[in-house]
Amino acid sequence: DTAQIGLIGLGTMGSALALNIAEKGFPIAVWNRKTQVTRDFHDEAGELADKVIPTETHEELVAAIAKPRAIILMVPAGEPVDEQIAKLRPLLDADDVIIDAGNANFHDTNRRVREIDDVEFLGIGVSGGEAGARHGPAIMGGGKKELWDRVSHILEAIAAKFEGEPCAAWMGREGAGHFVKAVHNGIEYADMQMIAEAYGVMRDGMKMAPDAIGDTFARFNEGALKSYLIEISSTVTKAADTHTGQPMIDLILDKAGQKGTGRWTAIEAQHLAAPIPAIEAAVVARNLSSRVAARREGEDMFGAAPMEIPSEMISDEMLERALIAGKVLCYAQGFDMIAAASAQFGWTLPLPEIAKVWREGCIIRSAMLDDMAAALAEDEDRNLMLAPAFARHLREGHVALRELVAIGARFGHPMPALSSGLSYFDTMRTARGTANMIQAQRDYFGEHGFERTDGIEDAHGPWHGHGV
Ligand SMILES: O=C(O)[C@H](O)[C@@H](O)[C@H](O)[C@H](O)COP(=O)(O)O
Repeated sequence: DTAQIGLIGLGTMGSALALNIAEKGFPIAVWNRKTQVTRDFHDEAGELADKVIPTETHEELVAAIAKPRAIILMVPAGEPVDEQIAKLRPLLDADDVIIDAGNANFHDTNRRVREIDDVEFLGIGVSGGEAGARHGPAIMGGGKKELWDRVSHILEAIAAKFEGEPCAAWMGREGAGHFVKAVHNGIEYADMQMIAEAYGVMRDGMKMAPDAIGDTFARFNEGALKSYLIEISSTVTKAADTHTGQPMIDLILDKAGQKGTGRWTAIEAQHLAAPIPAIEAAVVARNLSSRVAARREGEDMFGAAPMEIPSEMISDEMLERALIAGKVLCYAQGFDMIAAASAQFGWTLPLPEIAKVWREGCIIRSAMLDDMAAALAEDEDRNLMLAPAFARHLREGHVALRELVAIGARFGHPMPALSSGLSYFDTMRTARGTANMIQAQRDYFGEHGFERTDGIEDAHGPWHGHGV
């Protein structure tokens, strides 16, 4: 059998993706740095083994694939990708395509697309973790459209399906696919952080046991919050540790890891001047969580912050409404950032299509994303929070969010993502804000000038010449 596609990197995601591709009927040639891993992978492929061609050199890999070739890289972002590209380039023809499917920084993908001139290159964002890669991820393509069209029959076949429609689409040129994936992860961070903040209120404020908290998330998963993240939050909260039998969640150190995509999104948002406070707050919360010793010192010094909340002041319903409002606000920020990047990078990022691709397979998949796709299809230039369906969620939920954030402040429950979501909402519904004070201060100490509201052509205040 000649392979229709190749794959390098049989780690968690790579091996799952390769089995998915083989299962969909596409013979695939595979290579891994450690040859034993390739052999074991083939041995363990079971009934799919006849669709898997194990290779032990790059030459063997390339020779096993039908022309024009396509080779997927599923290796850690950064140097390992450049290393594999350098190994493959001398072996490939000009119309062969290398597809980086890892979590690359889109700036690297932009660079690679521009630099690599002797073979073709695509950068695709793949979301859904191991289970998604194995049974149907969401795929966000970036690079030349004609290259995407050449391999889309395979990528659409392996992708998750929403009502039969593949969750795989071309996003735009160059690093557009990896950019959209990074923003997906930024939203994922914020969504997870808001759920963690609600978990904190139930654990420390409402003194609920993990099982009861898990039941509450399970109930939330029957409503507007229905999503993969709420579903797994219920599962992990109810899980018992196999070693001790205790609730697993209570044995996990509260120090969040991160591999970079959230940070990149926060940094890029600043470059784009795109306001994504809930996503940035989620990245900062992970950084803060890693200050384990300092937090313990702070608790010793000041006493533990989170206090019990009088039961009459808080309810599941308030938490649910607040989470719905928070979710709408953090997705509105994410899509607004994508629109800003589309304009500034000269990409035509298809916002409605992006929401559709995120409806299934990816980590942020949820019922609400189908409504978001419809709202963005109606008007993708409008901030999502102004779309009728989401404005309704906000009208119904902003009071609960406000009360929850106020209770959090009063009883010492940190809510960086939910509270910055609330501030974003209040700022975005304030026609006359307070930046005029900033402009006055800047003009006073730096003669930076300002625009007047009355159209008089004088950009400076009466303090001109004052200041420093
Ligand atoms: O969409 C996905 O499938 C996940 O987001 C995936 O890309 C991965 O699990 C990231 O590593 C998570 O990011 P952190 O490791 O930074 O939490």
